Amino acid sequence: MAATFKYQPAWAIDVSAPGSSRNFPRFLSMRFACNASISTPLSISHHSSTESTLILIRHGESLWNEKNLFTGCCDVPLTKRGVEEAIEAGKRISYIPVDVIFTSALIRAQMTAMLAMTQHHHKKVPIIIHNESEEATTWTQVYSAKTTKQSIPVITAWQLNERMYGELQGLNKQETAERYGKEKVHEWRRSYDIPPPKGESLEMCSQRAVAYFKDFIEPQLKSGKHVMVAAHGNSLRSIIMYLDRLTSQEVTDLELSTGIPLLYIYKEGKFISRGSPVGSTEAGVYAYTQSLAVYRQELDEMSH
Ligand SMILES: O=C(O)[C@H](O)COP(=O)(O)O
Repeated sequence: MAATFKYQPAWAIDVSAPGSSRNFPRFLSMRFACNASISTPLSISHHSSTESTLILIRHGESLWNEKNLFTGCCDVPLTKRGVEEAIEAGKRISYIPVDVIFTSALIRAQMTAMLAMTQHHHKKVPIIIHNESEEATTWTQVYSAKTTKQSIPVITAWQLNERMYGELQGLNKQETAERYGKEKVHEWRRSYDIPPPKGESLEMCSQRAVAYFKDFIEPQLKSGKHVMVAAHGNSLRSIIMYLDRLTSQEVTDLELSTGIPLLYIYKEGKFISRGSPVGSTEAGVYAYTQSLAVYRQELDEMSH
């Protein structure tokens, strides 16, 4: 049997990243039974770019969104409409580079990430990374450098889960507003520091979601990797509050629709919001930066 060796693929996180000593599962030490040197097929990816792209997507409509129930950390799947939203989101980002995907531990976000990537023009295969144990890491080995080059690692992290809605989980939002009053329920849903009964406030949610973003996602962007984050209404609101430097007052007005991708350009340590990509047919996305235009051109050339 060919000797196997531990190989840190090009997308491996920088273990010296701050916070990486946290209790975080070992990251992406994929092993190959071959002598592999991985180079990226497109010149723009990784270290050659002076900027990175960050795509944020709230999951498509879930079965409890459809029933207007508080969901929080309950793990429910997408509706048919949510599946269509995820596919539509994929069309809108199909020419924007993605080197690594972060999502939550909940199926509605993971489904959204995987469905969106079915539309991407580079046709790479997103692979959920399992390194929750030594055995999980061993049993999920990839034994082909070529296959690895055609893959995108998908990292699932509970820190990106939706805010935990406590005793509201499973309750109907309309009935809850009738019972406790519209103002009180709006306060629980949109304020920064007022938690629902036995649940997380947005502030508490951001203490895990933004910490994770800073410790594990931002270093990827810093190293020139292009990142997609598929998560939830409130875990993303807390991250956008950080990216856009919103005040606790401003964030109460921030609403995210299901399945609508948001694009940021990360450059010289700063995040520049570029709104929602309107789709590959719109030249506008590529006017955002010269790198995106080059990437689009290279993808088109590769497909001919
Ligand atoms: O958890 C939920 O119920 C939804 O995903 C988000 O709910 P919210 O819009 O009430 O915060």
